[in-house]
Amino acid sequence: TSFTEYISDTYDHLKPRVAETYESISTRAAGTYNTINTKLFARKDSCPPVWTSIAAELKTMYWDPATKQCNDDARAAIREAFHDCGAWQKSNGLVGGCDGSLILSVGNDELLRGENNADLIQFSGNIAVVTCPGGPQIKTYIGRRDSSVPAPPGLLPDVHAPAADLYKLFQDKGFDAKELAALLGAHSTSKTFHVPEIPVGAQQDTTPGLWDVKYYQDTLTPPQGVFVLPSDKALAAHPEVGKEFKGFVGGQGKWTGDFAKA
Ligand code: HEM
Repeated sequence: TSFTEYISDTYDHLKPRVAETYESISTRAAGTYNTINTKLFARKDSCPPVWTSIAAELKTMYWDPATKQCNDDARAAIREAFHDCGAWQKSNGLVGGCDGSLILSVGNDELLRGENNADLIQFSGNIAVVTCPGGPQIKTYIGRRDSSVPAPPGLLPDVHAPAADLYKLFQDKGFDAKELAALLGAHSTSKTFHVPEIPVGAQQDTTPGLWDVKYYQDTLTPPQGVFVLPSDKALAAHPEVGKEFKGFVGGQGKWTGDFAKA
């Protein structure tokens, strides 16, 4: 993955308000460092730690104290973060991506669920992941500019598409087979409400409130009460993606690391 792809969602409009962004970019972006550096400035000490308070509030929202697991709002936030970014492909260049356009896309194939800021959508997804027991910490880059137009349709994955088409769709977004297999593991926390052949509210692994690798084994051999998405079934059997998919069975540490990287 090139540097441009790596931060494709922020590159065009780096308005970093957070010193962390500066540090990460300066260490990772050897080639492009000089050009970008001129646009950056460190966060002032006088800035209030807004993201820390937002994180605390979100963690409360995503946590179910009764079960000590993450809840439906957490699942929704994880999916939203994917959908806001997911309507992007390499050929779109430095336009679109994680730009908050999710909230503009009524009637489009992104979802409308109520948040209102590109950074907040990504931050919420990452907080939801770490709130689910077992979930890794994922660094959130800050400084996206909200889009004023919806993302183009047709760039999010169709649950009934053949595996080869889904793999191509993700390759066009810059992901390889291992990264796609790692990302699919988010279905460890998922429930299904809108897939006609699956009962409403059905789960995709035995532990939808935990961020664990049960999903991989449960997709390959579904136990009673687990309903596999047709796309997951197809990708698990795809020669390249399936090989990586099987590689995550029983590998909690490997998966969480690879998910966070992807
Ligand atoms: C081939 C790619 C993918 C397809 C076809 C797909 C499809 C779906 C479908 C059909 C649902 C159920 C929605 C419903 O009926 O309400 C779902 C749920 C979900 N997906 Fe995916 N997905 C894909 C990749 C991803 C990725 C990459 C992520 C995140 C990194 C993700 C996160 C989630 C989450 C968290 C849910 C649960 C949402 C909830 O319970 O409210 N999915 N996905």
